[in-house]
Amino acid sequence: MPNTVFITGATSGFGEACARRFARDGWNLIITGRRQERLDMLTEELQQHCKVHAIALDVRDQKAIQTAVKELPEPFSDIHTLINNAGLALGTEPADQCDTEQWMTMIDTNIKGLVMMTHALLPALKKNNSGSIVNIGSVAGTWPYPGGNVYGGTKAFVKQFSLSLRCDLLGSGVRVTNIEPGLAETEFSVVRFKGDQSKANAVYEGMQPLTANDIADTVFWIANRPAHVNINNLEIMPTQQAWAGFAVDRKNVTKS
Ligand SMILES: NC(=O)C1=CN([C@@H]2O[C@H](COP(=O)(O)OP(=O)(O)OC[C@H]3O[C@@H](n4cnc5c(N)ncnc54)[C@H](OP(=O)(O)O)[C@@H]3O)[C@@H](O)[C@H]2O)C=CC1
Ligand SMILES: O=CCS(=O)(=O)O
Repeated sequence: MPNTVFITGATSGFGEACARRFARDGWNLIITGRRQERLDMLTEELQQHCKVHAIALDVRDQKAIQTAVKELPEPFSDIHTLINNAGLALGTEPADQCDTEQWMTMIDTNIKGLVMMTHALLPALKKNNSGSIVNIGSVAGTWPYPGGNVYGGTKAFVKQFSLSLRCDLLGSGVRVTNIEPGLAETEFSVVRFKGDQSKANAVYEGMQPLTANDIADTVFWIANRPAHVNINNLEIMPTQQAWAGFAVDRKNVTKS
């Protein structure tokens, strides 16, 4: 009997690539996202390889999460792996110039959506004493940068939530991993810069970023570790990405 994976944000980028990767190995897929037409296309493509259950789902809608989980048809109710992938960054303005509505959207999606999805699926994941949860964090959750403010804060939450979740699930056989990708070329930057493709392209100019498949292969590897192995945290960056060192203000004399 094939395992079943529940993927949030499967209509683009990492989530879409994960759906393809797990389908290749014959897993049953539960694919979710807000864009029904994308779910339809992916279902059409992958149902030749595996069973696919697509749900148009906004992770900010807590009632929709409950309904989606409650109404999972057989064999999709027996879930082995949850990939909490749905998420976004909006803008890179300094905090005092940010649109707080965008802050709320990031918090509602990256934090509240992830925790409510996790809570809804924990009973299913615990049933087999061998489930696994892979949370998609970010290097932004560890390493600060100008304009990272709330986005980085949401991913720092994902990291700490993942670690404490491990403590809660000790003895249940359910494993938890937080992965922290660096620059990866998906729709992420187009979303961040509100459709400005040239600004998005500039993020990856002159370097080789990670691809969605790099992350999907990593997630697949994590989900297929033996039951006695837990990958707690995994940071993965392009070889051409590193840290810039400390910024120092040498213009303004601080009055002590
Ligand atoms: N690309 C990168 O450089 C990095 C990305 N990440 C993280 O990886 C994850 C995936 O991003 P990535 O694949 O790059 O970006 P994409 O923008 O390509 O994909 C984001 C996915 O999230 C879904 N999503 C967004 N908001 C919601 C919502 N409210 N409800 C349900 N689904 C939602 C989108 O689906 P839809 O719009 O159809 O709802 C889409 O499928 C995110 O959590 C992101 O923060 C982490 C580190 C680096
Ligand atoms: O999470 C995405 C990577 S970055 O834009 O924060 O560096």
